[in-house]
Amino acid sequence: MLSIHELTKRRGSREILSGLSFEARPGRVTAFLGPNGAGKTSTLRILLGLDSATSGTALIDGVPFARLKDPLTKVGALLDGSGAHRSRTARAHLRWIAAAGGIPPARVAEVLAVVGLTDDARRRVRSYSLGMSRRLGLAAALLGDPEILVLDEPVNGLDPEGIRWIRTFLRERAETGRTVLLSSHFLGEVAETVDDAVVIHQGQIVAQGTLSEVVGEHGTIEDAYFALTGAPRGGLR
Ligand SMILES: Nc1ncnc2c1ncn2[C@@H]1O[C@H](COP(=O)(O)OP(=O)(O)OP(=O)(O)O)[C@@H](O)[C@H]1O
Repeated sequence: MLSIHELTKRRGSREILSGLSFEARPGRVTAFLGPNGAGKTSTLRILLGLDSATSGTALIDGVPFARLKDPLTKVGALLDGSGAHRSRTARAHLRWIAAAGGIPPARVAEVLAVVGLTDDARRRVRSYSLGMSRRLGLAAALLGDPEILVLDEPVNGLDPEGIRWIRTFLRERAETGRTVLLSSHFLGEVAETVDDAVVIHQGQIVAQGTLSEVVGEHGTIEDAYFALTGAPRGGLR
């Protein structure tokens, strides 16, 4: 369970997150939706212990990320890119993370297979496409077979086959009782994948609930999103 409570973040004189509260629950895919600059990445970075809150809390099963006893098996995260050094191979990158996290090296081949990178595992990351880098980042997030996945824009850079694959994959994770929180501004993908939605605009939550509660009388998640955020339609697909 992910629990964000009254989370506020100031940068200089600007408040970029203003009293956010929401949860992402086990067995469900929760979408964190909002236009560019709304505060999605900032929230996820605080949740993952990469930045501090000005006030409020962001907890993983009741504790901050830094206090997790076994972080790789509790939460897997994908932020921008793959996180790999460009001169390393995918396999070497994953082996290094596995070794650091006390995960058996055999798990590396398993996660490479899950994300469809087995045949490219010995290539250097510098030769990877954007979509392959995202798959590698996801492989790293899966190394500990975590209970919780936190993914920032996971469909970014994926081709249609990759998008379909991740959609199915995330549903399967949720159906086995795991928690999935993903940020997105690709609304078409969200509608078919998620159970719950949280919409953020200018650092404030403007709607949250089950997907059907958030869609409400708007008809579609896309109509709801534009009505709630006032985002220009040309800026999204
Ligand atoms: N390191 C930083 N220093 C100053 N301001 C920042 C920093 N990181 C983010 N911001 C600002 O905080 C606000 C929220 O940014 P954030 O990246 O969290 O948004 P986002 O919803 O993830 O957007 P995107 O979809 O573009 O990634 C923006 O106004 C951004 O300019």
